[in-house]
Amino acid sequence: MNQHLRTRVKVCGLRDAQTARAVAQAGADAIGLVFYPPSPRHVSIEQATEIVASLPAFVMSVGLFVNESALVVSSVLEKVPLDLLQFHGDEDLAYCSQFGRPFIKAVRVKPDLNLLEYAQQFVSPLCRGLLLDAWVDGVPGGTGHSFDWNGLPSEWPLPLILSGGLHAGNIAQAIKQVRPWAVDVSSGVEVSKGVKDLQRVDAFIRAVI
Ligand SMILES: O=C(O)c1ccccc1N[C@@H]1O[C@H](COP(=O)(O)O)[C@@H](O)[C@H]1O
Repeated sequence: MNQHLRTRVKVCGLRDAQTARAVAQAGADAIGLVFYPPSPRHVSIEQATEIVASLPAFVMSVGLFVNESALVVSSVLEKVPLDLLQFHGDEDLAYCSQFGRPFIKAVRVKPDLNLLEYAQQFVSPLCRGLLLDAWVDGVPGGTGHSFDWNGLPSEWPLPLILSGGLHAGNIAQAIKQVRPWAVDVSSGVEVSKGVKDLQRVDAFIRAVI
């Protein structure tokens, strides 16, 4: 059960400092930087460094990786002062923990997957949350697709982060139903893939309860 006053919000897929700052000013608790080259939201180390440097205090920067080589993750970490890592592929606990940094683990929801068993294997000092996203064949995330929120467990062994096809029109219902610790949005606050719309960001954050 979600007992805090307000659900935390992460807005993912920021690509420039000005938009990132505006998203922070709109009330986001965290912004996501996509280090997954096939994504239209992918950022270079230079872009990421500039974005992170533009953030006000108490707004977290989250670096998103998908089945990336440890060497690449380490080289990003050497240059970009990220607060949290988000592993959005098939990474296991040993892989995620090797960087010695706090992380969240994403899992794409499928009917045959036991989500509680999946969550349990990540319970460890560095894992700070489990993120649920929609399963879409061949695409690891950022699809704008949601999944069926019915029948999800009401108690989780890790702080729960809900994502997948969220937008201003469905976020209040999603929070009522799932009671997550935080929500994560990308497509639902964009005009086109990788281009954020500040009015949609504002509407989304205002709709979060
Ligand atoms: O944003 C991306 O391009 C992306 C690429 C690969 C893996 C994850 C990605 N984003 C994450 O996907 C979910 C859902 O996003 P959406 O709101 O449905 O577009 C979210 O956690 C993003 O952080």
